Amino acid sequence: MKIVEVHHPLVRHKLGLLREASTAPALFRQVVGEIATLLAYEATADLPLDDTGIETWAGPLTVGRCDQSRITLVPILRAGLGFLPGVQVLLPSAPVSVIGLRRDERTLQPHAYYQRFVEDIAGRTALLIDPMLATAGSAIAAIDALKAAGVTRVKAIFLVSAPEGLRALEARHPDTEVWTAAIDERLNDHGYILPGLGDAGDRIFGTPA
Ligand SMILES: O=P(O)(O)OC[C@H]1O[C@H](OP(=O)(O)OP(=O)(O)O)[C@H](O)[C@@H]1O
Ligand SMILES: O=c1cc[nH]c(=O)[nH]1
Ligand SMILES: [Mg+2]
Repeated sequence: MKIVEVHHPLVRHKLGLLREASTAPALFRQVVGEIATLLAYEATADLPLDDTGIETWAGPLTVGRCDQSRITLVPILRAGLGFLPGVQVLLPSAPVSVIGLRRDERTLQPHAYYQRFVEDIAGRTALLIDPMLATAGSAIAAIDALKAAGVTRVKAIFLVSAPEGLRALEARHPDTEVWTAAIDERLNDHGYILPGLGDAGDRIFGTPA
């Protein structure tokens, strides 16, 4: 499985701000969005371009155009919504498909509660976005659903990933390509990433754990 840990100094600086427990939801959301843009920039480096003829002030010219209608952005609710605007900065025309998954904090199994994919999703490249990859149960369930709907390529962007989750994702969907700002140390006994960020959804939405 392709795994890229993005070491850009701005990503590392901003991730450090998120790691501070005192960072309040407003700043947390802003910085999550900024990192999402930087990770999306890396993850889209190999998107194909179509040669398109245009008229410039100095005459005709062939330029490269990225056809965003061949992509779909897929935030995993809820925390993935915090990532979405930062990715849309770069891909404003890509249609959005949504999947709602909530991890049962006792069993750590994901429970699906909502799914609405763009109708012609088959054959698209999906950009899966979620701040946290812990056990990978949620990401695997999302990719299962995307492939069942005909998606042919999945690029996934996670703010923080656990080694355990990356191994589990590779075992189930080795063709996934992953970009992450950090591969952290491990999961704790409750399935939380150490050092991680705590509960990303709660920190984005200002809800109690
Ligand atoms: O890799 P996993 O072990 O499945 O854990 C990661 C998932 O947990 C969090 O969501 P959560 O279930 O807390 O829902 P929320 O986004 O609504 O807070 C996170 O945003 C991921 O979706
Ligand atoms: O560390 C973790 C694990 C799952 N979900 C989170 O929000 N944080
Ligand atoms: Mg979730």
